[in-house]
Amino acid sequence: MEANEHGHVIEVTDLRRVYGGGFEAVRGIGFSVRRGEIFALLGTNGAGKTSTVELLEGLAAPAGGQVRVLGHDPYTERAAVRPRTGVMLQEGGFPSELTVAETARMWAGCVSGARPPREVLALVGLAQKTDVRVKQLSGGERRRLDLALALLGDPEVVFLDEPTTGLDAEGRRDTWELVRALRDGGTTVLLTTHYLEEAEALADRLAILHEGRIAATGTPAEVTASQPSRIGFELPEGYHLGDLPPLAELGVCGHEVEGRFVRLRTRELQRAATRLLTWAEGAGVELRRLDVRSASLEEAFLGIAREAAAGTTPASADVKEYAA
Ligand SMILES: Nc1ncnc2c1ncn2[C@@H]1O[C@H](COP(=O)(O)OP(=O)(O)OP(=O)(O)O)[C@@H](O)[C@H]1O
Repeated sequence: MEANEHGHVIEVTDLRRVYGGGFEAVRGIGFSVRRGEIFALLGTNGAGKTSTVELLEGLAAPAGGQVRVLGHDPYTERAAVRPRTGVMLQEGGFPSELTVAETARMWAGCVSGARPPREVLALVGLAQKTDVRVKQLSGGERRRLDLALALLGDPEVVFLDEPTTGLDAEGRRDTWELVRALRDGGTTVLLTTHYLEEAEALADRLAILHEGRIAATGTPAEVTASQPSRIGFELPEGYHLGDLPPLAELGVCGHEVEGRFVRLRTRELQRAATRLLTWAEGAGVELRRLDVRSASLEEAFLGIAREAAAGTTPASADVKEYAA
C-alpha cells in the first residue's frame, strides 16, 4: 500500500525510543503527514526530534509503537522504503578530499534511478562549485550538498534534519524556495528546525516536541492561536489603568504596566481591541504607541515550552490531531 485511505504517507502511532541505559527520548508520540505536505518537527534541544526522524528513516527500531512510511515499516521493510525516500542527516559526513562532483557521482552510484548529478547540484546552487573539494566548502555550501544528495533519487518523501543550519539569510530563503517547489511537485517533506520563522514560512502543519512528547500540533496558525494575542499602548496623560473599562470586560487574561506603557494579553483580540478603541474614541483620547498583534510562532513556542515544562499545557494548545 502506498498511503492509507486518508492519503497519509507517514503515519506515526504511540512511538517510543529508548536508548541504552533506559533513557526514553521519545515517549509515545503520534502524527501523520499527507502526500505533498511539509510537516515540521520543532522542539527545544534534546526534545527528541532527531531521535524521531531516525525512526522514520528506518535507522533504528522503535522501542514501542508503529511507523509507516509509504505504507511500510521503514526498519523491517527497508528495501521497500529506502529507494523512495531522501534523507538529509544533521551531519553529512562525506569524504572531505573528494570534489563536489565526485561526491555526487559516488552517491548517485548508490541510488537506483538517480537523476544526473549536475542537474541536482544546479538545483541547490552548487553548479559553480563542482570542482571544489568538500573540505573547502563553507558550512552552508556543505548543507546544500547534503540536500542535493538527498534529492538525487527523485524521492517521494524527504527527511530534512535542520536543513538550513549554517546557511546565511539568502541561502536559507533559497532552500525554502526549493522545499516549496518540491512540495508543489507532490513530494512529502518532513523537516526539523530550530528556526521558528522557517517553520512559520514553510510548514503546512507542525508538531512541537517537549521532552519526548508532543506539546502542541496543528497548522502554524492553529498553534499560534493557542497563545494569547497582545495589545500595547501608552496610557493617555492624566489617565490611570483603573480609568479603562474593566479588563475582564475587555476579554483580557493578563496585563503588565511599565511606566505609562500598558501591555494586555487576550484570547479575544478583536473584542478587546474594539472595546478599547471604542472607549478611547468616546473619551476623546489618543492611545499612543498602539500595537495590536497576534502571537508569533516564536511566542507560541516559548509559551508552550514554558507550560509543558510546568506541566500545565492547556488543552487549547493541544490542537486536535489532523484527520483528513
Ligand atoms: N545514543 C544516545 N544514547 C543516549 N541518549 C541519547 C542518544 N542520542 C540522543 N540521546 C538523548 O535523547 C534525547 C533526545 O535527543 P535528540 O537528539 O533526539 O534531540 P533533538 O530534539 O534532536 O535535539 P537537538 O535540537 O539538540 O538536535 C536527548 O536528551 C539526548 O541526550
